[in-house]
Amino acid sequence: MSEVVGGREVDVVVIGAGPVGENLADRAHRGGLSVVLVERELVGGECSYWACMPSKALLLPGHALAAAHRLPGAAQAVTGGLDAAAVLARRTTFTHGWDDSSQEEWVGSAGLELLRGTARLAGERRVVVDAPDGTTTVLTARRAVAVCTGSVPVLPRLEGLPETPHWTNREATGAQEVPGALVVLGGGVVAVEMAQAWQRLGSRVTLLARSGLLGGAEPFAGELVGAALAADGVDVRTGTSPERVAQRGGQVVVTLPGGEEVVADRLLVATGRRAAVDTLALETVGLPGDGPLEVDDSGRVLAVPGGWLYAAGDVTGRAPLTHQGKYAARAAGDAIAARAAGDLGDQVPAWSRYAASADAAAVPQVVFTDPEVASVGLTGREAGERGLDVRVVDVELGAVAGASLVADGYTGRARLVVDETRRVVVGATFVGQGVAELLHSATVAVVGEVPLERLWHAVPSYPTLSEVWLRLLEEYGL
Ligand SMILES: Cc1cc2nc3c(=O)[nH]c(=O)nc-3n(C[C@H](O)[C@H](O)[C@H](O)COP(=O)(O)OP(=O)(O)OC[C@H]3O[C@@H](n4cnc5c(N)ncnc54)[C@H](O)[C@@H]3O)c2cc1C
Ligand SMILES: NC(=O)c1ccc[n+]([C@@H]2O[C@H](COP(=O)([O-])OP(=O)(O)OC[C@H]3O[C@@H](n4cnc5c(N)ncnc54)[C@H](O)[C@@H]3O)[C@@H](O)[C@H]2O)c1
Repeated sequence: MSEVVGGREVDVVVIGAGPVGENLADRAHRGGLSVVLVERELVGGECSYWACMPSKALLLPGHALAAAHRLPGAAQAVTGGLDAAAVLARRTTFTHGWDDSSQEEWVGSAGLELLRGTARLAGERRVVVDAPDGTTTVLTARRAVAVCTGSVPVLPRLEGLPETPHWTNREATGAQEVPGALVVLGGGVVAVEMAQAWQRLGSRVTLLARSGLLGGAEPFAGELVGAALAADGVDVRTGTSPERVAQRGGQVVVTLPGGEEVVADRLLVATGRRAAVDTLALETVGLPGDGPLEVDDSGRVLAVPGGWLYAAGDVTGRAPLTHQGKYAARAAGDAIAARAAGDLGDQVPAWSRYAASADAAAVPQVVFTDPEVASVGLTGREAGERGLDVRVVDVELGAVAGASLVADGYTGRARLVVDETRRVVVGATFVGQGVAELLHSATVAVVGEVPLERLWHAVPSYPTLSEVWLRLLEEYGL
């Protein structure tokens, strides 16, 4: 590649206008810096158009219907099934019809300059942007370049897959009609959420997971979600890896070990994601081309000298969730501005506004299946692996008065992971209907390192689901 010289100067160049890039750019600008934000597709990123928002829009009507069926009195009033066309239409309103003009307006109103095109690095502080109209812009960043390019799906090595039409998260969240039959490959978050969404919308779904479901979570989470999927009618096959896939007469044929064939209209491949770095020309700044970009807690890319290259969000591989990426973006944007003003040195104090310290201790996540899985911090196994003196406390959620009011036959479980040496909560998992909104209480307890004896005085209201906190602390022995 020929050497790129010169270029228009700006304080900060942010590559990628997903939720993370937008937040980082905004914070740096609020700190007094001029910012150019570069985007090659839609401003708002994967989350707004093909991930968080449309997937939840597809799931929640089914959950509302199931919740009504669990509530005698309301159940009798519900006589029909989901209106799939209405669900898909509402999903499309959440993606603004895959039109980013409202987000573009926000970028302008926030005082940021938007440059449409594909950005690549061209040596220290230099970014080249190739626009769709064939023009090229060269930018030189006085203070920092921040890479916020997100992630792309990983496709497994599977015979026949490259030649067989398949969905990734984009088609799974953007489809305009309900497939008659759908095979989902994978057992992670995308797989379980999309399997349930499409089954409840009328598809016959088969889920093929090579091990269990939701591998990173407490084991009971995957077990309860698997049971719920099966109760919905999903054919859940764990411990199964297909031998090959093929297209036959407009359908997809998945061949399992032993020769059994699963035939479907669509195949969704949901086998994980990797850092989106392919077009970034990372080698021009001395980095390997395959990512992820490893950063310190202020977002500085560790392997690049001079401290000018930052990264945040999925591309760093730290905590691939919108809220956690935005948190890292706030820290990095503030750190860039503070360093430009001479107010911050190389080291960032842990738990200061310039450090994404929670990434290592308290990442909250909700899996929006029915039942929901809401977790934060360490699982029991992870706490043990870190050498903590662990005690795990479990409670059945159905025994909590608030839960029994929400649904007849409420099924769910809660777990606290306690560090016995410090007598603080280092992890929590709730599985059940409506537990997502419980999660922030646990996040506050973990981040605040609230001693159990003090947590005892946080009295949950009666009769709410939050009373599970009281049951957990009683079970612990308080
Ligand atoms: C199906 C699904 C559901 C999900 N649901 C949730 C959820 O409910 N909650 C949650 O917290 N997380 C969820 N996630 C994860 C979430 O979508 C990501 O963590 C989040 O989008 C990461 O934000 P980001 O800004 O880092 O990356 P992205 O959102 O991927 O944005 C990156 C942007 O960079 C642009 N870009 C890339 N390369 C270049 C380049 N060279 N030049 C210019 N622009 C470039 C891309 O076009 C994109 O717009 C979900 C993910 C999936 C797949
Ligand atoms: N509600 C949410 O917060 C939410 C929703 C969806 C996605 N996300 C995030 O998006 C990211 C991507 O999700 P995902 O579900 O694609 O990834 P994941 O890492 O959660 O799950 C990947 C799954 O694919 C399986 N797998 C991997 N390679 C395979 C192979 N070769 N053959 C068969 N199976 C294979 C794994 O065993 C695992 O079950 C995750 O980090 C997730 O946290 C979050």
